[in-house]
Amino acid sequence: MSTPRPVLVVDFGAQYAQLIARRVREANVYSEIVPHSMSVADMLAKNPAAIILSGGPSSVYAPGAPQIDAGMFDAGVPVFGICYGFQAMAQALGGTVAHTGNREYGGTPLHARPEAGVLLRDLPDDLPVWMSHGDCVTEAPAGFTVTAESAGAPVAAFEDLVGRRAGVQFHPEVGHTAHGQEMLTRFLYDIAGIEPTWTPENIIDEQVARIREQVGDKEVICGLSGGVDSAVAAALVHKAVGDQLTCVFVDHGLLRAGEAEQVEKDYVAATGIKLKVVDARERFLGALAGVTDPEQKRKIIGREFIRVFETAAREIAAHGDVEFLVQGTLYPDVVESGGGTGTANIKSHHNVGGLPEDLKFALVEPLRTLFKDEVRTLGLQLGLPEAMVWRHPFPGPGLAIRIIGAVDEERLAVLRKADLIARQELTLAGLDRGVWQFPVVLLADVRSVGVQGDGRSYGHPVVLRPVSSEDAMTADWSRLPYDVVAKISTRITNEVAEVNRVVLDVTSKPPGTIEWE
Ligand SMILES: Nc1ncnc2c1ncn2[C@@H]1O[C@H](COP(=O)(O)OP(=O)(O)OP(=O)(O)O)[C@@H](O)[C@H]1O
Ligand SMILES: O=c1[nH]c(=O)c2[nH+]cn([C@@H]3O[C@H](COP(=O)(O)O)[C@@H](O)[C@H]3O)c2[nH]1
Ligand SMILES: NC(=O)CC[C@H](N)C(=O)O
Ligand SMILES: [Mg+2]
Repeated sequence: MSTPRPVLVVDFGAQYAQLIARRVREANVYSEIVPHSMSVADMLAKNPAAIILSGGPSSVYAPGAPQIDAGMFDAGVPVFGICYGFQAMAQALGGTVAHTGNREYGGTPLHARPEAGVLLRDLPDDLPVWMSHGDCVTEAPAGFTVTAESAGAPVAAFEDLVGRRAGVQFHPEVGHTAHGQEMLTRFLYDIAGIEPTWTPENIIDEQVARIREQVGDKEVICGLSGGVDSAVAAALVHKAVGDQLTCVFVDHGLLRAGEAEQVEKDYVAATGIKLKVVDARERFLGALAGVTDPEQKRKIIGREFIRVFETAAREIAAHGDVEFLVQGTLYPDVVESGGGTGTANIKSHHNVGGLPEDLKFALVEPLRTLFKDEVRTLGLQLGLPEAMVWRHPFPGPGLAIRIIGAVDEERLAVLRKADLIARQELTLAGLDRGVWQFPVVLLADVRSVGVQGDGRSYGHPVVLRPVSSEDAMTADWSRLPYDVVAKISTRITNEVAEVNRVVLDVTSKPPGTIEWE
């Protein structure tokens, strides 16, 4: 079968470019991401069925901001602009974009004119959509109908059905936008006239073949954390190259209560994969001593992980060197580390942006373009136990990025106790699946006055950060029942002597991230 005509997603440095491509795939339409630096002639040479312009961190009116060559609109290819792409499209076609000072981040009510146009037809006229912008289109270009507005965006959506062009200020690609997938689908089917004929190849077979080709008959190690991503990555590699794989679990001293034991016991029992456990607690805590800057912590942790893997590889290798390191890297790790084209660095994930420059391993990362929920589906298909597949994500740098301030044994012990209580109460309330992730954060350099047992206390606050999400790209704070919050708060302040205050984080992502560092 010949390659189908692609829908090109032009990446302007978006946090969400892969998410757009994924949504297009979900609509059974073939999609490819291209950088905004690609010339329009090269894009058109790919014979695209449509072009989607992504969001991005720049302001279109700023000097040097990426622009759209107006030639894109002369070729008769349907175009859909999202956020920055919407603004750049408006500007290229003669509309106006301004910094109005009305910033909107997270859930925002959209006032649609559902009678106008195609994208919003018959949808509720008051839709909750996800926004992330500081600039907005103040005047649509000639020939476009404005189909929605929000408090901060007088032009929040527009369409020119004759020219087969449309755009939106909000993000239809994120799970938190109501009817977002429907809007994208309407662009693809109803405005661009694309037939939904593409079906995704079987990702498992494709990845297994690719891993075999990359690794050949060489030995491989895999960083295994007990989390779902590395479990799925290891299962894929095991399927591809069997006993050439040895997994390495690093106990870096930044784990939660009970975690090391669980990995040793459950993972091997479930999969039969060879596992080496390394106690690297002293090494990590020594390297982190006195460090408070989040990026510095992440870089140190990324480096130490690799040094530990190198030592482990030398001990494991039966013949020569181990060249390959498998990691359960997902797309959010890559994009947040600034790994897209012109993408802002939000935080350096230890397994991507935190890797040392002198890395000698070749990386095997079969999940690098996927999102957590897609990986969970793969895990179930590969036969991994439900408890492993549905486990809450836990970041590789562990509790180090949940202690705001320097990391040491005492602080880790305090946070471990508080975290265990929060997890126990969530499970007791039957909310493990209702909450996507539940970081507990220790504000180690902050103290507040309390009164406990008629005496004065001067302790540390702990932050509860339960969130709902689908893929970690966007999140909302979980509306936990107040009695569950109360129970956690009472237990933490009663049982953890160093903590005298518990606060609840009620910030969505954006503008907050899930972790505090
Ligand atoms: N303690 C650890 N020992 C060995 N490798 C680790 C450890 N922690 C993280 N890694 C490696 O870093 C990768 C990224 O970590 P991350 O936490 O994102 O994924 P995960 O732990 O596999 O899944 P989850 O997101 O569900 O926790 C892991 O897939 C794994 O390869
Ligand atoms: O393995 C990891 N290494 C890291 O350095 C890292 N930083 C954040 N996370 C996890 O990624 C998801 C998104 O996190 P944020 O909203 O905090 O950016 C959330 O699920 C975070 O827990 C990490 N995972
Ligand atoms: N998410 C985006 O694409 C943001 C676009 C632009 N930087 C703004 O703030 O409006
Ligand atoms: Mg993890």
